[in-house]
Amino acid sequence: MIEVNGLFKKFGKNQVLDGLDLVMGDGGIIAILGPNGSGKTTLIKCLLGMVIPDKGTIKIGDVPIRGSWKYRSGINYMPQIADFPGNVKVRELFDMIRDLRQQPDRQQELAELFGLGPHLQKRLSTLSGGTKQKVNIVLSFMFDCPLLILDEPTTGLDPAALIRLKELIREEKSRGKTVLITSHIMEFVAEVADEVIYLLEGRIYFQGTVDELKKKTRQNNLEHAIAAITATPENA
Ligand SMILES: Nc1ncnc2c1ncn2[C@@H]1O[C@H](COP(=O)(O)OP(=O)(O)OP(=O)(O)O)[C@@H](O)[C@H]1O
Repeated sequence: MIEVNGLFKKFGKNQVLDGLDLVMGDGGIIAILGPNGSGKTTLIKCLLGMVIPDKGTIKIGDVPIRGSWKYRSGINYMPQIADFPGNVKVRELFDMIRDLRQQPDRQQELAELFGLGPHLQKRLSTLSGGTKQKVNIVLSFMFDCPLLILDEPTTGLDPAALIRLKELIREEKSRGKTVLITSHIMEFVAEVADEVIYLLEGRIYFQGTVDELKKKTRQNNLEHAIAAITATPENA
């Protein structure tokens, strides 16, 4: 379980998280949604200990994360923009990460699944955006972890890769994992998410299933439901 209580984070005068409270149960696919700049990545980085909140507490699996780092070995994280060292080859990057983690991995199987074979000897700076994203996916799914955090995982993917990504996410769910995803692609969210969390003005504006959100906003489609939730605050 992830428990966030009274989380505040300000960058300069910009109050990004404003007393955010949130509880997420174990298992299933949870989509964290919200407009650009609403604080989704900031919240994720707080969970990972990469951003230190000004105030508030976070517990993952009943353990407060402040001052702790061990819990991070139980999280696979896929950043929104993977800042790979350009002169390193794909194969070298996979080997480096494997050496660091010292855990059994699915790198070979996943690299094959995403057709990365012909790219393994290429330097990362020479890859297309979509191919870089496939490398990012392999790195995020290659180790067995109870919690996966995927920040905009669909960026740049072709339809075949997108189908494989959705299958991988569902597979992780079927193994009892918790998968947190941010995305602006509502079709993707509607297809995979069990639960939706909508962030607005530094707090949780809505938390529930896609169907609950549609019902509440009297919309048949998630994109319209999201548009309606911000237009009519009484829906919150
Ligand atoms: N390190 C930082 N220094 C200053 N401002 C920051 C920093 N990180 C984030 N911000 C600001 O915090 C706000 C929230 O950013 P964040 O990346 O969390 O939003 P987001 O909801 O993930 O947005 P998007 O949908 O565009 O990815 C933005 O106004 C952003 O400019």
